[in-house]
Amino acid sequence: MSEATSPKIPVTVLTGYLGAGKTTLLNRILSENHGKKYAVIVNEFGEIGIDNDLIIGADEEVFEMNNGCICCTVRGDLVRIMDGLMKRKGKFDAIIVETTGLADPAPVAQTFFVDEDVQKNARLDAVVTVADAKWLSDRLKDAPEAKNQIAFADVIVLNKTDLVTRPELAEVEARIRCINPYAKLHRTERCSVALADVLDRGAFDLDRILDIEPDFLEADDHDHDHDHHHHDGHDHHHHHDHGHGLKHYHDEEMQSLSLKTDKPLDPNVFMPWLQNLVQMEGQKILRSKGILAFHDDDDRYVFQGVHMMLEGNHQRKWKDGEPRESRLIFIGRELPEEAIRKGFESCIVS
Ligand SMILES: Nc1nc2c(ncn2[C@@H]2O[C@H](COP(=O)(O)OP(=O)(O)OP(=O)(O)O)[C@@H](O)[C@H]2O)c(=O)[nH]1
Repeated sequence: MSEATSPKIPVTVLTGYLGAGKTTLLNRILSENHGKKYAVIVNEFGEIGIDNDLIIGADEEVFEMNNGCICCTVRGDLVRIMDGLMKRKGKFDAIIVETTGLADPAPVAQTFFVDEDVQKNARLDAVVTVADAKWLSDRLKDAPEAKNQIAFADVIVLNKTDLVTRPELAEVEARIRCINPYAKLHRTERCSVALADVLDRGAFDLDRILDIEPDFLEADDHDHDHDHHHHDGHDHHHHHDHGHGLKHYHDEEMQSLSLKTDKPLDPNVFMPWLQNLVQMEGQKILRSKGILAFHDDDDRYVFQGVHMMLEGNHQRKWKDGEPRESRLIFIGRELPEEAIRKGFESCIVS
């Protein structure tokens, strides 16, 4: 068969709920001395691409898709990017697709089976799901995407073990096992897994997926538990910005709020404001992150928040010619948008 002469490129789909550690895992993979060349496709919820900037690794080519959720409207984009990559076959050893925390992995995985061109050249190697040991149990109650990400996983990276007690960890693991007894599971801190445990697994099991979603191989993406009839490509920006219109497994109430300024921020005002904001609203703000330009500071500052927990550090110097702008995103339900906007503005040095 021709496959022997021209092997299909393995594709790893990296999924997991908001803030679970997908980018952490991706960076770990990319910065390891693997001698391979990966193409990375990232998809974010929110109109400002931030993840793209947080991925380290000099050699990788990163393709961004910020126009919506990968599992819905952006699937066309995924097919297009894949087609482009296939034309340059031989330049990549593997492809990694990082989905948004709000993506249902089923339609993403499906792309590799129902799109003819993609299918000819690429094979889905495994769905790797990063699970947040601290928050997953809560999300399994209120976020159907989180459950589906676990159900579809071939490999589960049960991350943030440092934030829970042993009994809590056993409990969340038991919950995962109720949903998916098959996946290989690794308990990790900071997604510390061996590369071989997540890449080139040959683990995707179509039969198992057909048990979960019998319509998985139906080419028409308006079936298989989807409910896409309210939005087409032309108006999804609107839906997307306000978190509406993402159907089926999507959380209709999930919103994203993006803020941007090219004026410097005062760190002495910004930091206490942000800390206070996530402290007060951390139940609603599931995820926050940003790249910041502080007044009188030659380094970019990056912060990451998951609920009320915040981390931040100076990442690197601003490059010559790089616009010194601050970009932030908040993702959550019932976001106090006006208060956040006003608070943010008060941090700007005028
Ligand atoms: N305490 C702790 N924090 C972690 C661990 N792994 C990742 N984090 C932190 O969790 C935050 C989110 O990690 P990311 O890797 O950005 O998560 P993500 O899944 O890519 O997030 P989204 O793309 O926004 O959905 C960051 O602040 C990480 O530093 C861990 O094992 N323990």
